[in-house]
Amino acid sequence: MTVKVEANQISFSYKNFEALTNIDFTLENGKIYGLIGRNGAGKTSLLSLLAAYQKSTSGNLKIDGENIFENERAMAKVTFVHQVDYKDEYDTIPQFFELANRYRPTFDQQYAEQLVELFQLPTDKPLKELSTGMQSAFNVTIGLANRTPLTIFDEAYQGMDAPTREVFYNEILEEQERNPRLFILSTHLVSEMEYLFDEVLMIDKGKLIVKEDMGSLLQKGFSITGAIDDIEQVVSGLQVLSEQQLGGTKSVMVYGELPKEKEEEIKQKGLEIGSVSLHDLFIQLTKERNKDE
Ligand SMILES: Nc1ncnc2c1ncn2[C@@H]1O[C@H](COP(=O)(O)OP(=O)(O)OP(=O)(O)O)[C@@H](O)[C@H]1O
Repeated sequence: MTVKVEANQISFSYKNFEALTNIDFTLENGKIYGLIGRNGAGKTSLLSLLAAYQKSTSGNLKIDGENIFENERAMAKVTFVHQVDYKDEYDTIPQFFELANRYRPTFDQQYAEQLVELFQLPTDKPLKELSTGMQSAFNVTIGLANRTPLTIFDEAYQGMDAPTREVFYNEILEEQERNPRLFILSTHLVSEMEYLFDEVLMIDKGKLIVKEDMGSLLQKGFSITGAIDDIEQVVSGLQVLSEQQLGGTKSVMVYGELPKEKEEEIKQKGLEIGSVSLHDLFIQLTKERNKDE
C-alpha cells in the first residue's frame, strides 16, 4: 500500500489565533519525515489536521488525492500516535488488541505481541496502572502494528527511558525495511533522532520554513573559522546565523548555497569550513532575532 500526502496552502486558526499559515508540501511513501519546531510552533496542530481530528480553516489536505476530513477511506490510512490520558482506562493490553483487530484491517496482532515482549509490557494490568513510559511504549506498539500507510508519532517517546527509546527508533527503521510506509515523527529530541529522518519539516510560528532532504539540508549549513578580518570579508552577502569570537579568531555559522567564487575565496584565505548539526541549525533558524539583527 503506498500513500501520498499533499498540503496545499493550509491555514488553521483557533478562534482568533492563526496557528498555521499557508503550509504547502508533498510527502511521499517510504520516507521518514522529522517534524521539528519550537514549543507552540504548530506541530501538533498540523498533525491533528493530517489525522482529521480538526479541519483546516483554508486550503486542501489530501491523501492519495482525496480530502482527509470526514472521509472514512482516507482516515483508514492514518494512525496518529499522541499522548493519551489513561487514568480511567481499565482495559488491559490484550483487550485493546481485540479492539484494534476489529477496527483496523491492517492491524498485525502477531507483530503487536512481539512488540509487547520487546518493550517488556505487562499484559495483566489495566492501562491506568502502567507507568508513563510503558503507556507511551503501548501507544507506539499500536502505531507500529496498525501498519497504516501513514503513521504519525507526535512526541511519542514521552516518559520512555533511553534504552526504550532506542528500541522504538530501531523498530521504526526495521519496520520501514519490512513494510515501507510514510512516517512523520515530531520531536524535541533533535540530536537523538536525526539519524532516522530522510527529510526534515521545520515549522516556526506556524510557517513551514524548511522542507528538505536531510543530506542537502546539512550541506546548506556550515561554519567558517579564521582571522576576524578575513571572516568579515568572506561573509558579506552570505546568511550568517550566528557568530563567535575568541581572541583574534572568529567563527560564523552560515546557511545557504555557497557560490563558487566564495568557496575559492575561503580556500585562498586558508579559512576552515566545518559541518553543523541539525540541532544547531534548528536552534539558529528558529531563534528570536532583534529587529536590527
Ligand atoms: N485548543 C487551543 N486553543 C487555542 N490555541 C491553541 C489550542 N491548541 C494550541 N493552540 C495554540 O496554537 C499554537 C500551536 O500549538 P501546537 O500545540 O500546535 O504547538 P506544538 O508545536 O505542538 O508545541 P509543543 O512543542 O509545545 O508541543 C500555540 O500558540 C498554542 O498556544
